[in-house]
Amino acid sequence: MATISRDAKSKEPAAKHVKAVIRTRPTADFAANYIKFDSDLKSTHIHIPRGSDGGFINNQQENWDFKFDSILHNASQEKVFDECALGIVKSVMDGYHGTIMAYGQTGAGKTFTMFVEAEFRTGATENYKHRGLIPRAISHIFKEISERPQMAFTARISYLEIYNESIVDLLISSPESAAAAAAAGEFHSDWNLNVVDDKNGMSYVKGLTMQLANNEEEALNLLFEGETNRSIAQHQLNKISTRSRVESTERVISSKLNLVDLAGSERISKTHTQGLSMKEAMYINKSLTFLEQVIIALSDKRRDHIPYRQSKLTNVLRDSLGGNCNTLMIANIWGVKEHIEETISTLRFATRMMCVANTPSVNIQYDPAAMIKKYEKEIRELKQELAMHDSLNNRSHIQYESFGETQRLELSKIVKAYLKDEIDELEIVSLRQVREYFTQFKGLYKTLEQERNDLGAAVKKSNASGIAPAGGLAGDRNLAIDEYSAARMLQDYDRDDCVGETESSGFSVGLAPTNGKDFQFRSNMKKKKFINAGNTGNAKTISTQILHGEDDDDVVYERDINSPSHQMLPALPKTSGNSNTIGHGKKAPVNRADEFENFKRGKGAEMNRILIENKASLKEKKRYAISLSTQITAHKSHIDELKVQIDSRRMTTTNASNSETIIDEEEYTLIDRLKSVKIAYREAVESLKGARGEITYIEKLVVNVRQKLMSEFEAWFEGSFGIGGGGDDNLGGNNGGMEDLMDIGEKFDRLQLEKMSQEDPDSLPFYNARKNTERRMLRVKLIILIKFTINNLKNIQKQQK
Ligand SMILES: Nc1ncnc2c1ncn2[C@@H]1O[C@H](COP(=O)(O)OP(=O)(O)OP(=O)(O)O)[C@@H](O)[C@H]1O
Repeated sequence: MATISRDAKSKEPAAKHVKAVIRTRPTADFAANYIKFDSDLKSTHIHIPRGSDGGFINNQQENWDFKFDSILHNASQEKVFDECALGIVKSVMDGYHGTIMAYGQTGAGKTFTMFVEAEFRTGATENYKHRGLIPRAISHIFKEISERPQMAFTARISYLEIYNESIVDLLISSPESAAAAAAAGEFHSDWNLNVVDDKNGMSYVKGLTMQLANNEEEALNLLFEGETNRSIAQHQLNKISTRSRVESTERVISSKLNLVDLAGSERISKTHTQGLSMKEAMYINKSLTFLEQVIIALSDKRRDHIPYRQSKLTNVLRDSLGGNCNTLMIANIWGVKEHIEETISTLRFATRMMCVANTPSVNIQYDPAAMIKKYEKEIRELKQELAMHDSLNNRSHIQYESFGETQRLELSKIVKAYLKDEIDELEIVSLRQVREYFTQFKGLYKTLEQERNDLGAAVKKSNASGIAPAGGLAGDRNLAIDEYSAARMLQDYDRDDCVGETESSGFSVGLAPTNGKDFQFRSNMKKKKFINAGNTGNAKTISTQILHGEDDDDVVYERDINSPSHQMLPALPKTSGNSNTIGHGKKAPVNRADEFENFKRGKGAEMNRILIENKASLKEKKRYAISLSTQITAHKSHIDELKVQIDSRRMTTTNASNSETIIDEEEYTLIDRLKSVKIAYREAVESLKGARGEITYIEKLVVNVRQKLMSEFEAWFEGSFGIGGGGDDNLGGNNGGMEDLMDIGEKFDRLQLEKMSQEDPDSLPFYNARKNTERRMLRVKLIILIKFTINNLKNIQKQQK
């Protein structure tokens, strides 16, 4: 990962090539005879003997060799994230833009890699541990934020899809209208957004919603909300999502992370198998062709025009391709024999991608208002530190603020008393006070000088006239002494060594030497003191939000598992009995609950297993959260107790006359203990936050899997027994199974929707989403965009040193 100092400061940003990583979809039919990976896990060799029954390939060529940054063969989601995304996500936190895009043919695993299979397809990927790069990146980002307390972060999320060359904002309230309009090719400024340039020449989508995400949970909510909106919209669109922005003081580092799930890359001839309309297929095909054209243009050094503006997709991705960005392409391949042609084509495209050079650099902006805020905060913190430092060094009474009139008068009295020898020493406590002394001496000196001049003039005059001056020259001996002392004092102060040595701790105000001639530091305070300026040690407010009573949910989930008929099934009327025979010789079930149990043991077994697994991990997480919550409560009451003890100790040791707090050993021990309990408290709160994020995530998965299980059951049930399970042959005798039913098309959809709206109107969106997925439109899919503005002045300064 490049460092800030190197790229931001010392020289021009270094050019980097787009990285390409190959990921294979695990399959039992892997064409190992044709596809070989070298042991370096970077090179692949494809050999298709001419004349083999795989004559589907250009029969002039038998061998293909490719080299990539890495090949992830049958790799886990965790490994893919660690090897591909982690570096880029971290560099985003340091101010670099990052893009990760998944490319490959339909079914090769792009969505699996990027997302979490939120489209309710196969249950297996809905498991938490199978979550893809996007939720992992979000999680990592917020973890990094929590580990960088010296920086201020603002994370904003946006989520969009590109469909038929329309950009649809998935975080607006009515994405379905947007998608409908997009599908109809209509233009509407609210949802057909445009890509424009900002003042730095960077592209952005004008009008795109940027929602604030304060934590992982909120970011995931937006992600799921966008996914849900997309499902409701019933269209497979290009998506751009999550954008987080982090802002703070004098330097604002702004970076974004694009996570892109591209369309299936197969050629248009294949699209008919996907149930895709020709218009959609053409748009998608065009979109990817333009992407390819851009990549070709970028890899050709002689080309000076890059056709980014030909399509929304390339325009949105402009910065990521040949711009200021760390870009990685994950080329997903499905290494079975029948897809070898698509595999070669994907590998070719990924190789071309690697020829694209980018110039990533830290994105720094300056914000004067934020700078002032930062300085104010720093000053506040330094003052607190100083106060603490003073109190630990028996240096109370120190004032760092400007002196007011009353204080100046006081000081002037002290100076006069000193000059008149009424006091022997001046107590020096701060630089500001020393300056004030100087001002006083200077003032007195000037007054005396003026008086002396006046007197001299008067004496001269009186000598000339023989009249004594009013008051007489010798009449005010004190003033004369004052004048002398002041002059001597000023001389002494002009000497370098008079102010005092620097303290060993590095505190720069300095103490007067105890053997100083005129100024002696009076160390008459033996006890440790705190300035009464609030809690200088632990100034930060600690959040006390605690998770309680989460166990209730567990009870519900338990019931779900044990009694699905109560929790998971809509309250349909039961059918009349075992012996009812319907149109095609199928038996009506006794009731849906029994059939549901059968379904869970048979066709829905895998889904049910995942549901149970997810619930178990949800339960475990909740238990963990509750134990954290208990710890937090215990820490909190411990903190309160210690505070009470400290307060009462303080009451007994406070000197009422000067309102200083004197700390004795016992109070010190209490404060020390308080500090460690607060640390433990904060740690528990942080862990709880993390656990809550995971809980939310898993809860969503549980809901999704549960809905999926139920819907599959419904479909199976209707396919097997007819609507309502009572042999109602509404489908004209063609209700022979789920696959067949799907082919009936609109008639079936209409009947099913009617039925669902009667039984459970809330489930309509889910059914719509499911239908949408089952039709398997070819997609130009997901782009996730995470944008950061990071306040890390301290870091930058450190690194630049
Ligand atoms: N690495 C993997 N491990 C386990 N299952 C996988 C993996 N990759 C893909 N799959 C499974 O293969 C199927 C197709 O994957 P996926 O939907 O992600 O493909 P895709 O490339 O996004 O296709 P499309 O372009 O249609 O969206 C899914 O059922 C998915 O769960």
